[in-house]
Amino acid sequence: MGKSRRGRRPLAAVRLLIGTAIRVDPRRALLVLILSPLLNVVAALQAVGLQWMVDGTAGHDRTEAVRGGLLLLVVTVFVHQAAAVATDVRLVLQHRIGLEFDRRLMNLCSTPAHIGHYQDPDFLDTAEVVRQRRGEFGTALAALVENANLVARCVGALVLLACAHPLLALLPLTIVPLASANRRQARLVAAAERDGAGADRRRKDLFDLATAPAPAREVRLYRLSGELSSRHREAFLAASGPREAARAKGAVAVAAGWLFFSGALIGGLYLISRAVIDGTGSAGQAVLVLLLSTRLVGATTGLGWLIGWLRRALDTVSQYLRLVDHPQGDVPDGTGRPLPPRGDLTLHGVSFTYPGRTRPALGPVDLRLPAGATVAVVGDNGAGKSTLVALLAGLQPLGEGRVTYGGRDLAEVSPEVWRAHVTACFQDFCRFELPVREAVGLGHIPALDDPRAVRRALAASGADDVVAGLGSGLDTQLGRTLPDGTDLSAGQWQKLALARAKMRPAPALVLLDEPTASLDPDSEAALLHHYLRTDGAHPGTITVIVSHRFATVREADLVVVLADGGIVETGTHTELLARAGRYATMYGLHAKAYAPEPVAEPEPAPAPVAATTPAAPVAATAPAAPVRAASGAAQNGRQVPAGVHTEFAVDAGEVALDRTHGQAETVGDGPVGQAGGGQ
Ligand SMILES: Nc1ncnc2c1ncn2[C@@H]1O[C@H](COP(=O)(O)OP(=O)(O)OP(=O)(O)O)[C@@H](O)[C@H]1O
Repeated sequence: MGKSRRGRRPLAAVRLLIGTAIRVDPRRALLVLILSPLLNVVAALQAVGLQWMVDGTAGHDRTEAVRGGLLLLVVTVFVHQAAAVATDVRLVLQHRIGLEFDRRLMNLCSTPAHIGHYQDPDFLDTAEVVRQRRGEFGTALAALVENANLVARCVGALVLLACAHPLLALLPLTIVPLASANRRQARLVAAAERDGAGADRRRKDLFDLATAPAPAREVRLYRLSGELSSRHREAFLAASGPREAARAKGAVAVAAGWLFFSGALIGGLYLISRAVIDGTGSAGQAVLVLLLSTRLVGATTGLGWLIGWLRRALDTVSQYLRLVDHPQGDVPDGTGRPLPPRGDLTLHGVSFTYPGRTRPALGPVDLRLPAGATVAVVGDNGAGKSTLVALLAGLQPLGEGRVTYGGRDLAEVSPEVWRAHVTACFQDFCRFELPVREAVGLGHIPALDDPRAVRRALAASGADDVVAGLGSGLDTQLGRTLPDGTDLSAGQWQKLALARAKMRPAPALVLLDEPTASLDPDSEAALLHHYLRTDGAHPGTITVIVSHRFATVREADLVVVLADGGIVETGTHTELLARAGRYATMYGLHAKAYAPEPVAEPEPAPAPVAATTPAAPVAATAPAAPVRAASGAAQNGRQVPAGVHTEFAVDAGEVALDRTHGQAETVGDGPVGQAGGGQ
């Protein structure tokens, strides 16, 4: 990811940082970038003022002494005041830069046409580093300025020391080995941090698991607290061990750098002392050298930290540039002919392989979803259903093949343009912690503030009962983490997600991935009624439902059966049952699970002691009938006990018929179990 940038990355980071500062606040940026280093050059004049004062005093030259005193005073006051202003200005600028990078990061993650980058571990690791360090973008400018100040201080000292003694001009240069040792150490640490990003991500996930409300129940139930703690510690050590080792590895060179600089400093002081003793130098010069040397030592003491800070800041910006460089693939620009108002959606030899995988998760598949059809997609876990949904939504780039809508190749249409015609309720839908109206209205931003549109969507998805139970109706704030927030049940959240998917008017494609997973049977039935059957307003809309619940599936116009990423069967529910293939097997197993328990024949009622009319023969010859008549529902002439999902109680019988090729003439209570048993 972005390896070509590696060589010029620090420079690119500096350019980006300065460019961003100038873009967000040009006046402040120029003030900070120019004023601060300038002040550090000017500050060196304090030493000159002191030199004049000392020489004036020693030589009984009042004018020189006063001149020196005035210079010292003016420079000191100016430098202090201007430095305070520069710091205030810089703080404001830092905030603005931080905000700007936040905005760019949000865009970078949320605006790419596809979501493939979230499956790339390299992207995820880099994004994690950037997320963790995102507060450093603003202070990166401060790091840059402080390092520039250091250079300015050294340049000022170099000029003045050269005036005192030519050889002393070399003194500031003796910092160079120390600076480069510090730089190397910071580079080693940054590399170790990058290598440990995966472990850091794991540590953060484990921390979230132990502290977030959602996993709290399982954490307690399975007594995971200790396990999570020890894994958290392991992840910490895995990340911090190499970091510490890198720091230690760089420390030897840093110590050698210090030794060299200290030796040079002592040599410099010896030179000027000898000049004073020889009478070739003045006492004022000795004071000047002493003062500048002290400053250099002060600057050098913070050198490691300053360079480390700059290095890290630039590395953070470079990581951001790696994210920017992450390949997005070729995406059409969205210009060209508009999409037809309705049409078939057709997959031609489409396949998709996740990054790092060798086998395609889907395909190659050929499939035609007719305009206006309701299509159910079924298959075992991992069969490729959600992958198909993501491809249909244009969220993943196709590996191979093409998808056409109304004959138009979607490769010529930007994913954003296509997605404007798509609406969806995903398996892992969002729980937007917002007022209900917005949590639903987000499904179609132009209607966000239109309560009528929101109410229509709620009614159309059978979710109006959720709002009816909330104190402030549409204005109810959702979210358990907010002080005035109301939490919902999983099913209620799902209903709102379904309502959100109803906001967009006249979509070309509706994608529902496990839309009823959290719903009770009544709500599921209502959803089907509202969502599928009353969709007449948009006759061209294709609705794709991924579901493991066959009561949902059987309603579809077309059923697509996926297995191991391939389509193994397509047809209507009835056709597929008749084919007695994979679908019929799955359906039969499902029906068996929902089948009513065989009803035990009741014991003949003991004859009442006082009875004069014998009732026993009726009970003995037809024991079950009265029980079912009282508690069950009649369907197709068959009796189903109350509380049993009638669809499956009946259809298990259908399967029994299909699988035995009509041999079973009657499908009463017994064959339901037999149908499953025959699979
Ligand atoms: N982000 C990913 N990276 C790598 N492989 C993935 C990723 N997501 C899914 N897969 C793999 O792709 C295959 C299809 O997954 P998919 O989620 O489409 O299945 P599914 O039919 O929707 O399953 P389920 O019924 O469990 O939701 C699986 O083998 C899965 O392991």
